[in-house]
Amino acid sequence: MTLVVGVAFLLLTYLQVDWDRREALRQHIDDMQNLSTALTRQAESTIRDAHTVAIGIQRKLEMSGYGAENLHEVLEVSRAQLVTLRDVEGFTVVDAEGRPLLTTIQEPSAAYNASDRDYFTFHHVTKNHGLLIGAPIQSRITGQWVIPLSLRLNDANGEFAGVVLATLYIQRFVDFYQTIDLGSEGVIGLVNRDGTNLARSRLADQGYAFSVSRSPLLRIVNEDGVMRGSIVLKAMTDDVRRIYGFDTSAEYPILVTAAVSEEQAMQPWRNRALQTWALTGSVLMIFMSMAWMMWRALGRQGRMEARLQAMHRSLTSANHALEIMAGEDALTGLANRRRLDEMLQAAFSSTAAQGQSLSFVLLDVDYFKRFNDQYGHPAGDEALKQVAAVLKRHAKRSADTTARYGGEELALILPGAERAAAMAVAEAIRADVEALAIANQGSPYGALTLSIGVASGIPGHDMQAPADLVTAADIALYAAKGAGRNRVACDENSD
Ligand SMILES: Nc1nc2c(ncn2[C@@H]2O[C@H](COP(=O)(O)OP(=O)(O)OP(=O)(O)O)[C@@H](O)[C@H]2O)c(=O)[nH]1
Repeated sequence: MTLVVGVAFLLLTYLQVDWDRREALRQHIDDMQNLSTALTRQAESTIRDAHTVAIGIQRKLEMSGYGAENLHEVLEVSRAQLVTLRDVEGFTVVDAEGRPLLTTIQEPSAAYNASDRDYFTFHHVTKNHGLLIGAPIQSRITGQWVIPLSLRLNDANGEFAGVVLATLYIQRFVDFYQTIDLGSEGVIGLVNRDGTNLARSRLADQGYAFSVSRSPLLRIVNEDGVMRGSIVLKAMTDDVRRIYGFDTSAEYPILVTAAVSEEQAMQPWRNRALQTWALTGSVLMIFMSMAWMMWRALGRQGRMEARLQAMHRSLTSANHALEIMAGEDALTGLANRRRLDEMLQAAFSSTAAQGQSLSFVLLDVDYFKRFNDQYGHPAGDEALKQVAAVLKRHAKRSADTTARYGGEELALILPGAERAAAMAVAEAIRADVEALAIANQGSPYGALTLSIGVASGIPGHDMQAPADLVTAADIALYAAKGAGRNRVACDENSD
């Protein structure tokens, strides 16, 4: 039982701790997903602002040509728009050879050439007119790390005429991401869907330019088409296991991931779990030690009871042995059955020798069971003692013996008494007991009464053994009972 309670308690604690862990994890997942959604919208908005201006430049140049006046006009308009675009480093236009046509940043050196840049090569070979978000580069004009956003420029024949380039400060993203507290191992990343890292709140060992294209996170985005979600995994960049939330842009091929270290995020839960287990452990220990103490106490009590019972048994048998040795019945003080048999044998022999009559009187309390049932056994004992006292009073001669024959049956040996005398004694005893008026509701007489059987005869003549006399008295007693109780019957008229 104790074990079952203990195991149930442990199981409940485990379920509670596990539920708490899942709740804590779910909360972190929700937080990371919401954060990544907000940051994706922010990145989208920054890119859109720069994209809008770059499209304006592209259209204007393609429509109005690459003349000096037009270039000047485009430069002025771009500069004016740049004032409100705080995250944009600037706008630059290069020709089909990669030489600068205009830039809002500052006058580039004469050697400036962008023809070796990836975005330049891309637009050169690809007719795609859309926006290209390139891998981070270090600006050749300012030395700043930037994200290049580029558009192809066509000439009037649709041939490659150069590139419009908008550059975004990576540091601005980094600064913004670092204002969000995700713990010392937390990380926010702006990533191109091809795996190119664009901006990260923590600088990875590989610097700015690295790819996470093999990340399981990108796999579920690009292969399974999950646009927003969460994942718990070990980062490829620093081997830290994190809870990631991510959201992709519907407008641009980018996504933002927000992540907290699982170890740090789950620390409060771990502390709670530790406390819960400690509490459970203490309660269990108290419970177990109480159960053990109770078990010991019960064992002690059980052993004590067994010892008492054994003592009681040996005392009872010792008393019984003493009683037999004393030849006296402990309750009534009359001779016991053993002594009765001896005395009867002795009386039988002596009266036989003298040719005298021997009478045996057997007395039985009427409805004694009902008496016990109604008044209780101790009252029954008391009543038996009173009946025995009456019996003793009527054993007037020294040879007369009074005895307890067994249970509620008493006996009287009257050596030398003939039937009539014995009957008279028996009747006197019956009358005296009735006169005691010991109430017995269970009897039709309303009082405790006796039925008495008397047997008489000359031993060796009328009977051969004491047992014959006892049997005759018993039969007479049976007749008295049958005749209605509270009466005396003798062996002569009993059959
Ligand atoms: N209190 C007490 N009762 C005893 C003692 N010895 C025997 N008895 C009870 O005496 C009753 C005898 O019941 P029965 O043999 O049915 O006889 P009865 O109820 O007297 O009915 P009849 O003899 O037919 O009138 C039993 O309930 C015994 O328990 C004793 O020493 N003390």
